[in-house]
Amino acid sequence: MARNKYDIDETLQSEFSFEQLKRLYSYIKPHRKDMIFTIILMVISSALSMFTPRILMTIMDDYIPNKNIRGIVTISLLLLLFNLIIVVFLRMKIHITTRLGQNIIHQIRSDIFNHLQELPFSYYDDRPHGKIQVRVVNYVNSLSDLLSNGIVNTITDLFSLFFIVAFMLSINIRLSLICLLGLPVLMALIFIIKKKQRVAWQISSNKSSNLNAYIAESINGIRVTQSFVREQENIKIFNSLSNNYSKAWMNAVRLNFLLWPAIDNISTLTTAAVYTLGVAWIDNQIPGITIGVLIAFTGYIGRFWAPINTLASFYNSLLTAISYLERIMETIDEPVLVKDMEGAAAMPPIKGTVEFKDVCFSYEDGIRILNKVSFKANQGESFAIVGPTGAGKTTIINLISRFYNLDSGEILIDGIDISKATIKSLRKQMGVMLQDSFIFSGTIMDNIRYGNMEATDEQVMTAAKTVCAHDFIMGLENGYYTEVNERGSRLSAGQRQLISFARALLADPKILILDEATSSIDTETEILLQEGLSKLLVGRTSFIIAHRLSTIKNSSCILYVDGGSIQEMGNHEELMKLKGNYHDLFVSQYEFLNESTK
Ligand SMILES: Nc1ncnc2c1ncn2[C@@H]1O[C@H](COP(=O)(O)OP(=O)(O)OP(=O)(O)O)[C@@H](O)[C@H]1O
Repeated sequence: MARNKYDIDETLQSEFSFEQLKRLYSYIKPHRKDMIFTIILMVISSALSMFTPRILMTIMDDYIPNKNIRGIVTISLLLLLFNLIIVVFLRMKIHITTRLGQNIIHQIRSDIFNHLQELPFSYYDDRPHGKIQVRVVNYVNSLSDLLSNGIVNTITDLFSLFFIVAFMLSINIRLSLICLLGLPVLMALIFIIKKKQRVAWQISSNKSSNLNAYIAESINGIRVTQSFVREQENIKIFNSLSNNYSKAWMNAVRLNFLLWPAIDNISTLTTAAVYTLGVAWIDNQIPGITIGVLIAFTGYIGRFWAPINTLASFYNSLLTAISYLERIMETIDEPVLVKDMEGAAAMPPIKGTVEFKDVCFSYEDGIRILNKVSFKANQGESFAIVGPTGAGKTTIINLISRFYNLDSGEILIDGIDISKATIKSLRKQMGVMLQDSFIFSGTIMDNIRYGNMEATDEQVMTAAKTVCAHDFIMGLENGYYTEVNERGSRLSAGQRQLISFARALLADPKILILDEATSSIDTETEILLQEGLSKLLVGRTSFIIAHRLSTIKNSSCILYVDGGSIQEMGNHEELMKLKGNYHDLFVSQYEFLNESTK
């Protein structure tokens, strides 16, 4: 998929098919007993309510002319009982369907979230995170009404319709046929607007997704926005996206509004026809048509169009829900491109030899980022990766953890091709510190323990001490139990780096990967940290990306990467002797430092 942005509508990977409704049914299936029970309650209620016009007919045509007071009282009590049962059943239905709808929603939401945990980096690279979020929260919520009330009401209404037609036919066939004449007209109308409506709801869901993506991006970038006084620009973009959404929504709803007046008009016309013809037939003394029949019949006509109205509105909400369901299912079906191959075995305990053999890689088709990268790091060696911005350094280390699939070539750890090992067993044995020192909301202790959930408090503290984070942590109001916000906004950039550094160490990994681990740390702390680290690195293979070359001078091997391939490889002395790019870079940094300290 091409990169998506807040102002680009997402195209659906696969169109809606009824298979997706079947999949929706698979979520409903575990609750079908509750659903059937509720439907039975509703069908009984609907059947009971159907007796009212019929009973009124008997009162009008029989009990009143015959002054049968006893009969009227008995029947009124019966009607009261029916109403009581209907109210109790309705309450039970509301209770069951609300619980049931929420259970199903929870299950769908968990499935998306669980799947998102598995999806590779490339999935997140390709789309704004706000668009992912809107699927998990808003779109799933939009299914709530359909799942809780929609299905039960629809089935109940279908039964009601069946009862009503049966009662109408039992009273008078001629009048029933007049009433049913309106149905084909309605069907034709639904058929005409169906397609337009579906497209309109798809467009509306796209626009809401764009708006969400922009809101999420603006909140994440609020500091930059305010620093560059871009608030007005942002408000303009927001207004335009919000207007687009409003328009799309109005368009979709406008189509919905076509249906209800149409139903109203058809029902009014058929009712008028029943009255006119009914009165004429009474006048003409057509057998079987009495005042009572006409009164009962008009009672049924009112009831006949009510379920049709709800069925039509269910149909509308189904079309809306389908446009959301498509997106939800698309996310659940998103292929996990980086996954265990068939028959993959767990990675045995890693010793630490890492070998790249002619590794080629691209993030996007046709744009090669790494070109035939080959090197071998032996157990316990520290490899530094240096080079200009955008050279491919981070990409190289991301591949060691198998965050992406290779285009070609192999990466071997202890001689085992990592694409043949299970991903979990591989990543569990690595300590990775990414460029983005992400801090989760929770305590400092929780954040470090993220690297190894089984670690004791003492182990967490030892890791923090090794990276010189202990002192600043103890200086916080609650030490290791100080609560930090998501992204660690109350910590300095250097402090965040130290915490994620400790997190990477905690797993006691045989392979340690550090991407710009110390770029925001002051020189004094860095020197201390280097000392701790050099002891810690003994026996571990490490890959360190650093722009400050002073920090990697002592590495066993330095890879100078540029343009996606290794240009120079050797230790500091060898590369200096070579007088190539590394030499020039080192000399320029050295001169720069000298200049700035003069
Ligand atoms: N997720 C991505 N999707 C597409 N292209 C990417 C992605 N990440 C990086 N790139 C591109 O790949 C190239 C190498 O990026 P990489 O992050 O590996 O560089 P780097 O050497 O680590 O740079 P820096 O020193 O700035 O961190 C760059 O041209 C970059 O634009």
